[in-house]
Amino acid sequence: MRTIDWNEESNSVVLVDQTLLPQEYRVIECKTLSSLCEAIQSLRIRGAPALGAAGGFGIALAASLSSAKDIESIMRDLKVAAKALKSTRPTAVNLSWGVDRVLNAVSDAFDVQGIRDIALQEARDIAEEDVETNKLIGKHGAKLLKDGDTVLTHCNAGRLACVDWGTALGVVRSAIADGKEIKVLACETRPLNQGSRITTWELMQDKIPVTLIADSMAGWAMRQGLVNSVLVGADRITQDVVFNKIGTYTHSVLAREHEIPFYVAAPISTFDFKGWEGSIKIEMRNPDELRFAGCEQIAPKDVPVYNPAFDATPMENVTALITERGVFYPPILLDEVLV
Ligand SMILES: CSC[C@H]1O[C@H](OP(=O)(O)O)[C@H](O)[C@@H]1O
Repeated sequence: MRTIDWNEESNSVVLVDQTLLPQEYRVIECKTLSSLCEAIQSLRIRGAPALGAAGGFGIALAASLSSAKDIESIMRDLKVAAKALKSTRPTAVNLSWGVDRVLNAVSDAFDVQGIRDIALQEARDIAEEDVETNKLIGKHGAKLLKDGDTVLTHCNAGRLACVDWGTALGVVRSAIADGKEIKVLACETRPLNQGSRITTWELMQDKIPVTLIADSMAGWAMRQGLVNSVLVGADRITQDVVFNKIGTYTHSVLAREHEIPFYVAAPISTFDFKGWEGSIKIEMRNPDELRFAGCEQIAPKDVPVYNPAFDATPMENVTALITERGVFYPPILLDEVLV
């Protein structure tokens, strides 16, 4: 089962509910746009490339559900759906990229059914391409890892952050497929613990050696010589910074201090050629994500909380950007990546 897909029988979006991992692996169906938007906002589906596919399938779902009888009416419905999908999570560029790619694809349709068919096909193409893209990212990135390396990861940039294979963990998978022994030091990634809940689960499923550490242990692990490189995903890459899960910037500063390579693995669809650090909204999430661990209260209910979901790592802290088009060494001109 891929992380997200289309169910032909029920004309719905099916996805792995990642909020239940590692205790339960459950596939849920989103038959309405509101249920898909809730799934995105609650991180049942999460990860930049997976959000790109969710954006595309969201437009296909809206087209399938629309009762419009003419092109003007269904396009109005799709624009409302696009706004709702984009408003769920602002930082990862892939979500709006997936929505806009399907909206653009349907603009040439001749009738309502044509719009429905093209929307679904384009959404499926996004999903298929993501898997191929990740395999290419893996192929290029694997060359940067040496046999016996230990890679420190943050959050989850594996197959559950994508349609399949993964970006950062895709590089690990590809290096292992090339015959290299690679170990992973997975940071738990407070407050939602994508690392301890999802990355460790995903790697243990594949029998890839993984050790869990608290985020605060990363620096000491580097100083102890336990880390050969840091390898993370990305939610948006601009000319000057890499937006990724909160805590990534800290790892980049520590890696620089310890002269450890800091690699970012991401598809070209994560590049934002118009943005820069100050122009992108950082998603601020519910303060209770820090006051509670699951149902257990771990802080005073009324303690003020600062809970940004992402940070921005300056390009000067990045050793290399690993994409499906090859490895790029900053400083780069973003249009180098496009050619
Ligand atoms: C392969 S990109 C994954 C990227 O997305 C994660 O954020 P979230 O779990 O909030 O969707 C995190 O930033 C990962 O690096």
